[in-house]
Amino acid sequence: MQDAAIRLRARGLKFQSIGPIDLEVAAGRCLAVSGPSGAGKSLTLKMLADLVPHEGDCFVDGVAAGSMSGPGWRRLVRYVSSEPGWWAASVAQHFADANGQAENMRRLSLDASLLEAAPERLSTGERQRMAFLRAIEDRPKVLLLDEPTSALDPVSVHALEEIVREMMQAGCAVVLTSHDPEQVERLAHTVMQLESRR
Ligand SMILES: Nc1ncnc2c1ncn2[C@@H]1O[C@H](COP(=O)(O)OP(=O)(O)OP(=O)(O)O)[C@@H](O)[C@H]1O
Repeated sequence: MQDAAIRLRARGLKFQSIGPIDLEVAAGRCLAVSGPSGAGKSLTLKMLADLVPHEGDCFVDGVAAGSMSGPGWRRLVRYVSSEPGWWAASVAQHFADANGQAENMRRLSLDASLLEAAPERLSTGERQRMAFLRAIEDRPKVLLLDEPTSALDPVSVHALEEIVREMMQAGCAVVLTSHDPEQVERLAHTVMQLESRR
């Protein structure tokens, strides 16, 4: 692999007893982080997004996380939690362009009326899909997907995976955690195995 194709690079990531972790993900590729419950999969993604204090360095297209603000980094490297947080009164207020979500909402079987609803009124699966759309709205260079379909039915799982594939075709690098080995098989080009910490 040519160095130039590497979109995300991490060196020596370490949080308490997790790590050190080195990884590289090329543009358009997906790395799955696998391992038993508690092995540190979510924490690995949170280190990459600079959401927890950690040792080590991360780079996007060769530019270090340390050279920009945390929010600036997270605009490029977007963490999508399986339990997303919401802060505004309506779902629509979490988007820069709520009307622009119509097509993807249709693809994910989401009724347009959900935009005007309060986030807490949505089902768990509706919130998960809306949080995914929120994360991809401004086209991050790296998507960190933490159990992205844990609350979804098979039709929505496949629709969301299709959008992830399109993001990759457009050059996005993806890091995925999933307890579904078939999803890892479908989406990931490489797998990094974390060992049990017990
Ligand atoms: N902010 C934190 N500070 C200290 N320890 C933490 C923190 N977040 C998680 N942990 C601990 O680190 C370990 C790994 O947590 P993590 O959420 O990364 O696991 P995981 O591999 O994603 O597990 P699961 O598959 O159950 O989601 C767990 O033992 C957890 O309790």
